[in-house]
Amino acid sequence: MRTRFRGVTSREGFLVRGASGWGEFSPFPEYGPRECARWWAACYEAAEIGWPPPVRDRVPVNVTVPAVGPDEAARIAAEGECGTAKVKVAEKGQEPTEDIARVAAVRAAMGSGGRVRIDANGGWDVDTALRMLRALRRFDVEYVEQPCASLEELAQVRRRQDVPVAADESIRRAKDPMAVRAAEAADIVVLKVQPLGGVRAALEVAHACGLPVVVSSAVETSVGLAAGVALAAALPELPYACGLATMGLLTADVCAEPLVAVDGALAVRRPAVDPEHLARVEIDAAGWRERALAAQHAWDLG
Ligand SMILES: O=C(O)CCC(=O)C1=CC=C[C@@H](O)[C@@H]1C(=O)O
Ligand SMILES: [Mg+2]
Repeated sequence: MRTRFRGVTSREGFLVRGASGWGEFSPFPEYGPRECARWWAACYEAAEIGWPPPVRDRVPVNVTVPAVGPDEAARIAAEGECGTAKVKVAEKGQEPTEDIARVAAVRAAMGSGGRVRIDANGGWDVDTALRMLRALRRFDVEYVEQPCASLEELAQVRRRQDVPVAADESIRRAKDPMAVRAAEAADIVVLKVQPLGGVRAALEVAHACGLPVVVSSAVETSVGLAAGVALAAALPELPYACGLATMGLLTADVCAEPLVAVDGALAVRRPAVDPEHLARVEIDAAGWRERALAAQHAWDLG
């Protein structure tokens, strides 16, 4: 990866080719077989079944700004050439002043017409979230993604201030993704294809939650990103830019024509894996084959 993101500095995955095309199984290292079961189901759907038809041919996307210094954050936002930027905040080991400086720099880079959202990955308690949202008020935050870890904390933040709240981890790592609606914990739901078990499974969650949806990636190659684009393209409504411009976080891809944003959007397409690009990044697949088999076994057990 170009820079540390989500606690990793390199990204690995397992690519599977089937009757429908290529699928990507790339759960993060710490997930065990049970949690990886849905990640496997998403890969199997892509490789063997395929996806529902699109209702649009372009998907607006946001640029993703990792927890970097203000100058680098401004550069990433400007170079992203998107109308929306998502800024990582509440990074472990960093100070609130670093978040404020990063958001200020991104707001300046995006101009007053740009949209700036933040993602705390559940890193704040309610009082800290309220204090930070007050401190960031002047930067006109579009929404705050997962300010706190639990549903009731999200509901409290939502009741006690007016920046819209988006649920991410509360959806993708929850036993019951629909609990968000019952808890009135969010204004927006963030959906990722692999953690939710595929495009069809994610569409069901979107329908059941009955809230506006943002599709975001799990920092995949263009193979996995294509599934995220397929989900975003199949949703009836798409009121927000999607977090699918993460190819910019990676130093290489397995496709000759990677899924990268043009004029702030991704074209709805399924790039082919290019043998030469694949060969440049290929690693020994034995460990991943075992991990995929364990995940498939967990999926079959239900
Ligand atoms: O939403 C985006 O802009 C890009 C995707 C993204 O932010 C994430 C991808 C994978 C894991 C997380 O760290 C993070 C997220 O919380 O949404
Ligand atoms: Mg998030």
